[in-house]
Amino acid sequence: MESLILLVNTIQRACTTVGDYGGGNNALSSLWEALPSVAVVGGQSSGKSSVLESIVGRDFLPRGSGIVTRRPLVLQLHKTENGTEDYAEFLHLTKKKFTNFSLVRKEIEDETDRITGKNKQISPIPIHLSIYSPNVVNLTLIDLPGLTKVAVEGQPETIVEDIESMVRSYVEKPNCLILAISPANQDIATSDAMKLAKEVDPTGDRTFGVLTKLDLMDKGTNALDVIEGRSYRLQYPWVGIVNRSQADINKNVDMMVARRKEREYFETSPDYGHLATRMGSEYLAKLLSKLLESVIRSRIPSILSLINNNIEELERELDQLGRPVAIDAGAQLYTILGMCRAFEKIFKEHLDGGRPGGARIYGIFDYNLPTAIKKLPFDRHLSLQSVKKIVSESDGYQPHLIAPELGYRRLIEGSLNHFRGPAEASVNAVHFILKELVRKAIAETEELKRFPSLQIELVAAANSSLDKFREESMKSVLRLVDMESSYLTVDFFRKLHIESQNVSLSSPTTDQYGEGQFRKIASNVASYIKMVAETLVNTIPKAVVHCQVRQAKLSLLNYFYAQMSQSQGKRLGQLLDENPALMERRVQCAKRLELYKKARDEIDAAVWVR
Ligand SMILES: Nc1nc2c(ncn2[C@@H]2O[C@H](COP(=O)(O)OP(=O)(O)OP(=O)(O)O)[C@@H](O)[C@H]2O)c(=O)[nH]1
Repeated sequence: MESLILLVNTIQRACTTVGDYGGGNNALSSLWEALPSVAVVGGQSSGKSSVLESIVGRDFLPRGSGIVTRRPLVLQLHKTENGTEDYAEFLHLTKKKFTNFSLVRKEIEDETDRITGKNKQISPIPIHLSIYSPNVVNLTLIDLPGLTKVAVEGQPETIVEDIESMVRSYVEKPNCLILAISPANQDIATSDAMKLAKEVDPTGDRTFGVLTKLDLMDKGTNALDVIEGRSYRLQYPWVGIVNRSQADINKNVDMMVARRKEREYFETSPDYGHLATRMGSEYLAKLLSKLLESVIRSRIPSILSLINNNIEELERELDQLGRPVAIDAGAQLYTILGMCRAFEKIFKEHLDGGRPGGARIYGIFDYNLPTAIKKLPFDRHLSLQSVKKIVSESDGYQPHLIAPELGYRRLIEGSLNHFRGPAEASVNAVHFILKELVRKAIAETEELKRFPSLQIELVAAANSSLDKFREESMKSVLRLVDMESSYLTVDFFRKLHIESQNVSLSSPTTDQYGEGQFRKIASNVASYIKMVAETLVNTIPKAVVHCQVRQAKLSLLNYFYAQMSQSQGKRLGQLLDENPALMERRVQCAKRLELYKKARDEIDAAVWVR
């Protein structure tokens, strides 16, 4: 019977330890919010602290003017064997047992200030206090700051609204039972606690109404209309309470005495005598304990499914976040090389067709190069006027006797120079595509996402290799063009010579130096250039692929690997410096995953035992 509340206590403490105290202030889902709890809500001087101390049977809460409770206090009560001594423990001081409860009060004040600072701010980070006593029941209550307080000197103006939103962040949760404390000597309609409860729990399914200060009601009046549910219907019965008056507190009336006085009050009351067995703080505690137990039991299945879903989610995220970076240089080098290989694999897939990219290089050879060559201004270079000019300049004072050999050479060489442009353009176009594929492959390498420095280094190393490959490729393609000038294809001219002889035999009147001859020369050179173009349009791609594409596939990172093998731990560590936010995220995920797994095991064990 008692294990489920203790179980939730354990999980709640674990949640706070990993920074999960609900409120959705964390990008990670909250287990805390799924755990049933009892939030104690009350307005100024409603008697909230007195109710809690009556339930515990100890004087332990800070008192004073203004807003005293500034952090949620998770009060976990553990019933111990009769005759055992009461003691208290704080989650933030696990090694320390408190038997002097005035020191408990002091520690609550000090721990409150430790987080909120002396400027009396509030904080959603709860204080966990466990009290072990034979005079309590197993029950967990969350004491929240009082509503509608007046800020005192030094407290920010917004503190009243801040408190309301903090309290609301607890009571609006469907798993939260609301212990609404209202003083009987005020009109229930003005109760801050009931106003808020009505807003977040309009049907009153999870609101537990408590009326304090019954003894302070005007003589001749009573609170039976409220307590018997006539003026404010709730699913659970109202409970009336008579706490210690301020005079009793000042006289340090013992809590056990106060409880006895409270019992006598109800037993002898003409108004409430018939309800005596269902009135008072002890009855309230037992009722809340049973209620909390049954709510927890009913929520176990949904809590377990939430935990299992979150475990799956967190394991998935941790997979993506990857393992923490190793410390030793060997493991770091291994990690770096693994990521480099992953990057190279993706880069090659872009080239070989697994991913888009290689087709664009083919497009340079199949379309851009031939088109650029076709657009070369050979017509202008081989115009009649240009041919005449070049041939006559080449002949000098002695006109050529048979064929203008020198003129031909100059016309051809002049034309061949035009091929340099498209050749260079092909090399640069492929270089641009390869650099783009490097960027794409880096971005697509999942493992690299964690390491911005390594990404930068890899891009720099790859681009520097591509620059070297481009230089080599540029030399090769320009050599191809220059080779065409260095040695003209003799067969072409032999064939031309034979053809021209046949023509002159058939038409002996051809004028050696007339326009017709120059046109013929222009056409011969154009045919030769066409032949060279057909050669280059095939050989340039071969040189470009050999020097740039193939090298990129085979040795893009060779220089980087050589550098890495010489690097020391410090350098390797720098490359693996993860994005700090991402490292923190991994730590948070790992802590949260451990919490959920522990919680799952605890719940399984508790449910199994039952
Ligand atoms: N006579 C009598 N006095 C009570 C009762 N409950 C609380 N008081 C007194 O009312 C005053 C406020 O009680 P607290 O328990 O401090 O109420 P609180 O809501 O915690 O008030 P804050 O200090 O504003 O948080 C104290 O002087 C108590 O002694 C009660 O049932 N009967």
